Amino acid sequence: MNEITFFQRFESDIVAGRKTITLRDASESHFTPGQQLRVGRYEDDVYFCTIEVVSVTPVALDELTDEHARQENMTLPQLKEVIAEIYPGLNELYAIVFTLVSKA
Ligand SMILES: CC(=O)Nc1cc[nH]c(=O)n1
Repeated sequence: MNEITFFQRFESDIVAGRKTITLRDASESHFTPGQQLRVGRYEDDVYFCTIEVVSVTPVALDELTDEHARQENMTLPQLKEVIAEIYPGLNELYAIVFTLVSKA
């Protein structure tokens, strides 16, 4: 069973190591550093890799920086647009930094 999902459009960046962070709402803030997570695609829940959580840090939408965007393999305006689409109206986010452990 997968423990976290990502939209399919992010899969190639994650398995290539270009995306090393995910911004989530409070419902996914319970992960802990060192925890290894099976990762599936949101659309079909097909497993595609395992990641290890490095850190989970609260961050407000208006505190996001170019460094967060770099870790998402996006520009800061792109990142803010993506987050506003996924979590409309939400300001309180959690930055989950991760490393790639293995691919499917
Ligand atoms: C499925 C899902 O919520 N995926 C997300 C959400 C925020 N960031 C991200 O990389 N992926």
